[in-house]
Amino acid sequence: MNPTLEVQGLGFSYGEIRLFEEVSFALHPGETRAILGPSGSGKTTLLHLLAGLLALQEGEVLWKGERIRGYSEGALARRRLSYAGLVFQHHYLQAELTALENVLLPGYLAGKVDPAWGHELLARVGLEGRAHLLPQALSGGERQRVAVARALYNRPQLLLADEPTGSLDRRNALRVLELMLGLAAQLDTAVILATHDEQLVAGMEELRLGGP
Ligand SMILES: Nc1ncnc2c1ncn2[C@@H]1O[C@H](COP(=O)(O)OP(=O)(O)OP(=O)(O)O)[C@@H](O)[C@H]1O
Repeated sequence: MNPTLEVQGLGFSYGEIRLFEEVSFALHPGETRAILGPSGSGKTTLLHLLAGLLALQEGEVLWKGERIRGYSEGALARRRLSYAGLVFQHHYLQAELTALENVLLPGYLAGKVDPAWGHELLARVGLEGRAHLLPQALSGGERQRVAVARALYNRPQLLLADEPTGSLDRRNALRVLELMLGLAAQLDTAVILATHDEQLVAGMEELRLGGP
């Protein structure tokens, strides 16, 4: 069976600045990988390449065995809806929508709106009583948990998380991480987590950018 994600000899530069080269790895369903490196080492850039949000320079990215190079932007965006979920340092919830409506948004885009599944996801991240609240009424950790539920709504094969706990205190960071990894494991979703926080991801298989 094809891996969920395969990365072959990826290299990237901004002008004269060489960020990384020869990055290769494969990820199978349910596997996790931490991308570690100091600020500016290219973690966000790598995640954007893997998500098809940035044009490839050197190397190839394969989603379930298919090269994404050559896909039109529109075709890639449609495939991304069911292939990848994204979580960022900032939650990017829609301020005028409730927690539940935010979770259902990817369903509207994919034509699969299922409020029962939205409620179920919110319950699994410990927010069953908060579905009707607007983001402004939620704590930072709760907002991030809604963002995790939203990212997993379409049962993506891959979850890409860029410093998802970067704006949370330690206790909340650990809680969000634990819920995110637990939920992804239940759905057999592979996870890539970019962070500069080595302690947070201790024990996870890792890929290092930017030096030793
Ligand atoms: N559009 C761009 N044009 C030119 N340089 C860029 C662009 N985007 C990012 N860079 C530079 O590329 C380098 C890597 O950026 P990137 O955001 O990928 O790193 P990072 O490891 O995610 O950093 P951080 O942990 O601070 O978010 C940085 O030096 C950044 O200034």
